[in-house]
Amino acid sequence: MPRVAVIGAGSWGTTFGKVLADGGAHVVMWARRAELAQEIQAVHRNSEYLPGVNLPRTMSATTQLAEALDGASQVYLAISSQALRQNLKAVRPLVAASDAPVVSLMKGVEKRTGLRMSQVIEQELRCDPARIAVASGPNLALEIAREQPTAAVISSSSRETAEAVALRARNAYFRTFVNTDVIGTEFGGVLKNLIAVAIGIVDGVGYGENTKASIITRGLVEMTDFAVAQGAHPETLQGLAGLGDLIATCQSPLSRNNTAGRLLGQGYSYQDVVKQMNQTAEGLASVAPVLQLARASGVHMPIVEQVKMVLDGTMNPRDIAPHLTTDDDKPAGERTQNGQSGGGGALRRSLQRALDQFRNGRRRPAGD
Ligand SMILES: NC(=O)C1=CN([C@@H]2O[C@H](COP(=O)(O)OP(=O)(O)OC[C@H]3O[C@@H](n4cnc5c(N)ncnc54)[C@H](O)[C@@H]3O)[C@@H](O)[C@H]2O)C=CC1
Ligand SMILES: O=C(CO)COP(=O)(O)O
Repeated sequence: MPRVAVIGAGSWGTTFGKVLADGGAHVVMWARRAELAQEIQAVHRNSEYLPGVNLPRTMSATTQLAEALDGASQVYLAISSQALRQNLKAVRPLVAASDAPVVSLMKGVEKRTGLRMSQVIEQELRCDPARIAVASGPNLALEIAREQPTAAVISSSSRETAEAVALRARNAYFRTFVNTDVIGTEFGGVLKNLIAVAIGIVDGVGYGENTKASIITRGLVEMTDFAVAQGAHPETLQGLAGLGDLIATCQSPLSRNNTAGRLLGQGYSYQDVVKQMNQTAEGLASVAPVLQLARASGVHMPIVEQVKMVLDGTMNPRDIAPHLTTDDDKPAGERTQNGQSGGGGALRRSLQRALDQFRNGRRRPAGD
């Protein structure tokens, strides 16, 4: 049975461990806290993060990094983005002699540097980028832990690596597609968190579906413009890692970003929200570095700008929606993708991709 390591036993790490184990791997989880490792090891539960979920017997857990990584044919990383770099320093000597793919399951950017998680991995492990992959998509942990059918995308600059990871990370309820657009796939996951915070804010204020649909639609334009300016393919933002995840995160009360936004909309301060959240809401830390990158590349992100103002306490949450749905000066054109209002080409490419997925679906991981 192939052995894989999952570093981080929070809600997503544990759920992904279950996905891998249910797909036929022996999974060794690394948990920071001894009581968590002990519970997974002894009774196959992680009741703090996944209440009511039984974990497979082929999942074990340890607090020793060396034990978790020993003999791992693939390594999955699922801790909060701001803690990744410091943890990789300890991981590096333990994986230096191996060529196992390293897979980021995270959806944040590093606050200090603005780097994506695959870039932090490349820097700290000093490894070939072809060895690094990222997983993303509409993947609310608790739903997947309950084995509800879900799709995800695995991306790597090496298609071979993406396919090897996708073949390992799939099972009867979890289907993985592949692509080679790492930038688009990672930024899709980062940016939808910011739009989900905005949706939470307007939910908390008490606005309804028109407001939310307006923000989701305009949010996707912001996401696409931003990601394309950083080097992503616009199609990726229409796929599972973009639109797919945006829908799931914006409409689910399970989303921590959405929940954090709702508390802000109800009038809690940023500090109160941080105190109340006992799980990672990546969007709160990603807002500032994303806006810095946006400004540096001349991308206009009015929704994300307003989320930042609410977080900073310089805008009343009640004022967020009117600014989004009206124009102060001259009415703007409705760009639907990367500065264009057409979309015939994009539609043709989407149909082609759907056809390809249908043709390849049963043989090997298909393109997203
Ligand atoms: N929960 C979900 O539905 C999904 C989460 N993600 C992403 O997965 C990543 C992890 O999120 P979750 O597991 O949900 O968060 P979580 O809050 O449930 O767990 C975070 C984990 O990171 C660990 N951690 C925090 N600081 C640490 C440090 N300094 N050193 C070592 N470990 C530390 C915690 O002990 C915990 O095990 C995030 O980037 C999130 O965006 C991605 C897809 C779905
Ligand atoms: O990424 C997620 C779903 O795909 C989880 O979203 P939250 O981090 O907001 O809970």
